[in-house]
Amino acid sequence: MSRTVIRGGLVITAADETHADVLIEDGRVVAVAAAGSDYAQGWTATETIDATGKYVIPGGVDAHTHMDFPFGGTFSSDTFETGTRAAAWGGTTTLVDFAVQTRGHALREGLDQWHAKADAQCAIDYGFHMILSDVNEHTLKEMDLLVEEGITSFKLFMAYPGVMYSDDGQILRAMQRTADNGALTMMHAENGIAIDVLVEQALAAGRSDPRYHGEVRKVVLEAEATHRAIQLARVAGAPLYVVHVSADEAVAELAAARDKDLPVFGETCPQYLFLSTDNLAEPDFGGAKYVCSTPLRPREHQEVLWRGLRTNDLQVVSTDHCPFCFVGQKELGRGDFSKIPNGMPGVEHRMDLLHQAVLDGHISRRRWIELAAAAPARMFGLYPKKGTIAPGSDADIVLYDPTAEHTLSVDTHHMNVDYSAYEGKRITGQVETVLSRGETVLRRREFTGRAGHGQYTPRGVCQYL
Ligand SMILES: NC(=O)NCCC(=O)O
Ligand SMILES: [Zn+2]
Ligand SMILES: [Zn+2]
Repeated sequence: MSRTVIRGGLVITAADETHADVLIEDGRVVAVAAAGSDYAQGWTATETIDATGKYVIPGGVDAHTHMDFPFGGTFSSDTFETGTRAAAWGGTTTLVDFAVQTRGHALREGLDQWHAKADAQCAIDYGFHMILSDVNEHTLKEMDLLVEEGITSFKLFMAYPGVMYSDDGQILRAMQRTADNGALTMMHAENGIAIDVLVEQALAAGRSDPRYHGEVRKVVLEAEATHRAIQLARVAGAPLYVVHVSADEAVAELAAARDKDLPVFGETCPQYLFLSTDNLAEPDFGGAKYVCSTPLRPREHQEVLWRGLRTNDLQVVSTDHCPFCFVGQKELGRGDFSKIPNGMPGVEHRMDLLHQAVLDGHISRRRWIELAAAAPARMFGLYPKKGTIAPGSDADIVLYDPTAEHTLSVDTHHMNVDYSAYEGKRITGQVETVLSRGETVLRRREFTGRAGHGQYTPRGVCQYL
């Protein structure tokens, strides 16, 4: 039997902050007790980790990643091996990635492909959502089977006509199915039909630079789609989780729905909190690095997103990690912004950026842990196995140094992508040591993990319902 004790740190969960010692046996937390108490002093262990001066926090749960994801004729540049390793470096110990149904093919086929991509490759634990690209009678039946296998959330797209887009009828049918099988609908809420008209008009007028990606994907088209998704979910009697919320008016739609006690939830991502249309306007095609959908918005939206995170109108911060190298991938859209693969890297930086937000006064320390670990675990049926430090939980634990200073850069990150979206950003606070089910995968900033340690983790249903 392996026994590890973490002594002397400040244990922070979404509910509590206490100076406590943590006892781990065979990969699970078995006890948390006041630091230095007689009880904790009596613990014997094969390994003792000194956490004096450190935060002891649950490993992050990133509920929105795209490893090896097909988009615009290419694939996102992190594999499950490189992406989960980078996640571990950044203090994330669980991720939920999106398996993709290809049009004309079964969900099962897409899910099998994703298992094959991830199997024996991951440094940390992982689960899957399923992207529905083709809602039909067969797909709807398959959804029930997937729920039984722990795929309890399905993403639908109101954007990307002809690729992953679903029309309102398909969306309603899929939502009705989730009302019966207990799954959660995740929505990419943008009016893709209207956006495609604006794309065509922009290109015809010679507006081809990356910044036009942001201009055609208008705030009102995100807000309209968010509103429509909420109404369709009401008709279906189903819960709804809106992914990558970027716009103030979309937050207002979510807030209005929640004020009516509707089971509607929202996620935002660090790129919308820290970056803006200024980045999309960077010269020499540099804006392409920041092309993602929903798009980056003018700076004023950031304060509304932060407020939403404080008031719980937004519940989760995920990364939507979907990296494409600048050279050879983002460059596919030189001369036509609509051909720039959509997505940005970030899986490594979420915990740090949110800790910086604590220091900058946007959120509290406990809210940091809630947004990055506890809430995504609850939202996607993983709590309390993941997302907290409590007896019975997996020992997915991060020792975080709140005073270490560092600079985010392509030269030091571990993601497989040739630029950093946060190049030069100074951060106070850094992940020092990471345990995944009790195994040390990062020890004092040296990677000690291995591909294949991470296990597929079937999920239960949303725990907010
Ligand atoms: N977000 C993004 O631009 N790319 C990934 C696919 C998606 O989440 O819509
Ligand atoms: Zn999306
Ligand atoms: Zn995404």
